[in-house]
This record gives sequence, structure tokens and C-alpha cells, in this order.
Amino acid sequence: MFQEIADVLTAEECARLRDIAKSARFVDGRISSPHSQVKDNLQIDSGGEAYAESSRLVATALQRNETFRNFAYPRIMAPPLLARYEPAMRYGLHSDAPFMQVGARPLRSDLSCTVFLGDPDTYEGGELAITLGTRQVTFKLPAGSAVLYPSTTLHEVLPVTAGERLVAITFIESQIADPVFRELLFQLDEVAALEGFNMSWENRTRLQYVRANLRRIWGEAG
Ligand SMILES: O=C(O)CCC(=O)C(=O)O
Ligand SMILES: [Fe+2]
Repeated sequence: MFQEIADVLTAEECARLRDIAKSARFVDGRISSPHSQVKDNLQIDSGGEAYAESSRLVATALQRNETFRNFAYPRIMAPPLLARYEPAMRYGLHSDAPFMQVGARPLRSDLSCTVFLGDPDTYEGGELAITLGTRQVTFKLPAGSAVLYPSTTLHEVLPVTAGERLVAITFIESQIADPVFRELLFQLDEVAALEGFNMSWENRTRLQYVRANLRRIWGEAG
């Protein structure tokens, strides 16, 4: 359901992104959701070199992360975007857009991802809160860590009451559209990774056969 991933970014990469954010131009976050009554944040101006560098840096870091690849089965990823929340800013309860234009083709958002760029003790509030039935699950992770969650959820960013919350956000279209199937494959992959060399070759081959064919049945190429 949710996957936290520690150390997606190195300390140096986090510092570089904070530096980029310090000098970059930020615009009203409503630019990408003009009709939202609950979005109150800032996002980096997507016209400049600062945006290009920050986006490239975060995308490369996610793509090189094995847990990210195994959990998300990424097919296309939206260019990551820096977002900033100053005191009193928040992003109230919402669901993410199902389709987003990325380059020439629309991306179906299967997974949403927040990469935390500031130390949690440098700001108050600003938890990412994801609705699960009658409860909310909250995330406020160390700098460099990421959380992946289903784009199908209702979620919000609670008001920042002091300091500044800096994150990078992105959305992923997965090769495995169905979150239940994706989770089953992830668990099978974990078994293969952790136990694959403890089993007999014959059983390992059987496991590979099941994984490969489930990916054929459930997956979309790319
Ligand atoms: O900043 C976050 O952690 C998530 C923001 C969000 O929900 C969004 O931009 O759609
Ligand atoms: Fe969202």
C-alpha cells in the first residue's frame, strides 16, 4: 500500500536541492490546479534552469533506487517538481488528477511520490496525511527519504505552523495498473530476492516462471 524509502537522495543532493530552491523563482501552486479551493502552496517555476536541474536530480535518484523500481514497476514518471510550504500553507484533502500530460502522451497516475528535502525538525506541521478508511496515516520523513502511495487515495498536507516544508513530488504510471496485483508481485519479488538462492534450483525456476507470467498477464510493456 505505502512504501517508505530511506536515502533516495544523498545528503549532498538534498543540500543541492535546498540551494536550488533558495534562489529559484516559486509560483502559486494553484497554477497546476486552478480550481482548487484547498491548495495553498508554492511550486518551482517550471520555465527555468533551476527547475530542469532539480527535476533531473530527483528523477535520476528515484530511477537508480532498487526499492522504488521493485515497488512501483515504473513505466513513465512525471518530471519531479519542487514544492514549498511556508507557515500557514497547506494542501487540503484532495485526490490527484487521473491523467497528466507528460511530453507527447498522457500519464495515468497510479502512484504518487513525495521526496522530503528538509529535516523534520526544521518545520512544524506539514505532515502528508493519507486517508485509509476512517483513519489517516501520516508521513513526515527525514530529508532524502521518499514515500510512495496510491494516487487513488484522498490525501492532504497538513498546515505548516512554523518553518518551511520543502519536498519534491512526482507521479508514476506503473506497468502494473492494479494496486493489488502490483503488491502481490512486489511480495513475490521480495521472496525471490531474499530466498531465491536458498531454494532448490527447480523451485527457484518455478518461482521465476510464476513471476514472469504474472507480469505478462498483469503488466503493460514499457
Ligand atoms: O507535498 C506532498 O507531500 C503531497 C502534495 C500533493 O498531494 C500534491 O501535490 O498533489
Ligand atoms: Fe496530491
